[in-house]
Order: sequence, then structure tokens, then C-alpha cells
Amino acid sequence: MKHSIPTALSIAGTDPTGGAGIQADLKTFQEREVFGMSVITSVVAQNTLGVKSVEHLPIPFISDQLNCVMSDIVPDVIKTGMIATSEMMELIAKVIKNHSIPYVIDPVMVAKSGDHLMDANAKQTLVDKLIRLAAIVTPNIPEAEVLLQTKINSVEDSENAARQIVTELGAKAAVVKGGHFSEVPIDVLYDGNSLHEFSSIRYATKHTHGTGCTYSAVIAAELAKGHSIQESVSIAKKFITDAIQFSLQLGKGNGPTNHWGHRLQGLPEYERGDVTDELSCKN
Ligand SMILES: Nc1ncnc2c1ncn2[C@@H]1O[C@H](COP(=O)(O)OP(=O)(O)OP(=O)(O)O)[C@@H](O)[C@H]1O
Ligand SMILES: Cc1ncc(CO)c(N)n1
Repeated sequence: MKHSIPTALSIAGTDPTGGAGIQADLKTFQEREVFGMSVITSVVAQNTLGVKSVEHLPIPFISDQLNCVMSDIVPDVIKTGMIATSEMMELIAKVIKNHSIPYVIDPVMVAKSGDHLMDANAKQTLVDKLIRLAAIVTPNIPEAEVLLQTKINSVEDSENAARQIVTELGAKAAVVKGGHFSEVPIDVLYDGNSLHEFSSIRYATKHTHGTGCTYSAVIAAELAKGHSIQESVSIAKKFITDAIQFSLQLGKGNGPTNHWGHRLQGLPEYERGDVTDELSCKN
């Protein structure tokens, strides 16, 4: 049954400080006016400084969570973030195959703090079992390098990588994010037909914890509304740029982005609350 409002399911790990993982996804879905749901794969004790410890939930319990959602409110889109083990990936692949729902993969491997969030041997399972089911895959540069066993040093390399994730690994589309480039953060999308570039200015800020989660959650939300891949990525790029620009200055390390930053664009400074405009900030 088609719902009256768009719905999105995030399957991912947690961030108790609220900037990444499931928490970032739900905040983003809400900002995009999509009803957000979540299935937790791993509970992560982390903050803006790093990861302290991780508890993977048992496979039968992840399966129960998935069944509860899928048997009751079938989402218009499914997004996965942190999936740490091959067993979790195999379970999720089965669920995705049983439904024809657009599937967004953020292939989370390593947190900004450098902590590993995916088992080394699960990387091959990701390629073998999940990538081919994706409507779009959203790797950052190090993740695209792992997926393709190649080096990415330029926008041209990103273009080749995005194309290869589609033609060789079987996803319908791929966007290679440019956050790890040292200069302009250019994201490169290959939608199965052509290449598209999305760029913004680079903010000299350390508050980029959860940018990838937030960005892919916007793409998922827009796909749930029926937008095209190209429109969805374009909206995601604007949303994340605003979220980085209007930083909250929270935490002792790499702080979270501002999920309501898009609402502050154009408002006079005195109406923005306690946020920092990274454009006028001397870092
Ligand atoms: N300093 C910055 N200024 C402007 N845009 C940025 C900056 N850093 C990242 N971005 C943009 O944010 C989005 C997410 O990219 P990024 O490469 O940071 O993802 P990520 O590494 O997966 O993030 P995370 O692992 O923290 O969730 C992309 O659109 C990227 O271009
Ligand atoms: C749970 C989780 N997912 C993704 C990331 C990457 O930002 C993170 N730090 N934590």
C-alpha cells in the first residue's frame, strides 16, 4: 500500500553524540519531511573524539527488527550505513532482494576519527552481495579506493571510479564524494548514463563528523519522494553545504554538522541562534 507521506528506513550503527549514524539519518529525514524509521546493526560508544567500543547486535535480533518494519510500514527507500560484518550484509541482502525498493548504500568503513567500522573481510561481501542491489552507492574517496582496489588523486580519477562502480560492480548509480580532496570538494555522480559534478566552496572547519551519513540520508529522502538520482544528489549537496556552513561548535573533537543549517540560509545573523557561520569564521 502506498503511504500518503514518504517513508525511509535507515539500517546502521549508532552515535550517542548525535552527529553520525542512525541519529544523523533520522534528523535528516525529519528535516526533509520524510517519515524516518531505523534498524540498528551495532551500538557504538563514540563521540566527536573517536570510538571507545562497539557491540554488534545478534543476527536474529537484527532480523526481528527488520521484520517488524517490513511487515508493518514498508518504506519507500532503504538506506544502509555502518554494517560491520559479512553475516549482517547477507541478512540485509536477502531483505533487499525480497522487495523492489530503491536502496542507497553509504559504504561506511572508517570514521573521521580513523576508527574502523567494518570488518576487513566484510569489504568483499559488500562488493559481492550488496553493491549490485543499490540504486546508488555513496563512497568517499578512501572507500571508493577500497571498492575498486585503485588510487584516486583527481576529479578524473573520481569520474572513472564512479563509472566503474556502475559498470563493473553492478550498482545503478554511484557518487564519489570529494570531502577528502585537499581543495574544492567536488562530488562526481555517474547515473548509469552520464557524469555530473557537484561542487561547493570548502569550509576550513573541523566540524564534519557525520557529513557522509547526512548526505546519503538526504539522497534517500529525496528518492523516497520520487525525485531522480540527479535531483536527489543535487539537493543533498546543498543540504550538506549549509549544514557545514552553519556549524554548531559542539564537542571536543570533530563536531557534528547542523542538520537545520538549510533553514538558516538567508536569515540575518541575529535570528540564527548560537551557530557559527564558517564563511565569516577565521579558523
Ligand atoms: N570542509 C568541507 N567543506 C565543504 N564541503 C565538504 C567539506 N567536507 C566534506 N564536504 C562535503 O560533504 C559531503 C560528504 O563528504 P565526505 O567526503 O566528508 O563524506 P564522509 O567521509 O563519508 O563523511 P563521514 O565519514 O564523516 O560521515 C560531500 O558532499 C563533500 O563534498
Ligand atoms: C555509526 C556510525 N556510522 C557512520 C559513521 C561515519 O561518520 C560513524 N562515525 N558512526
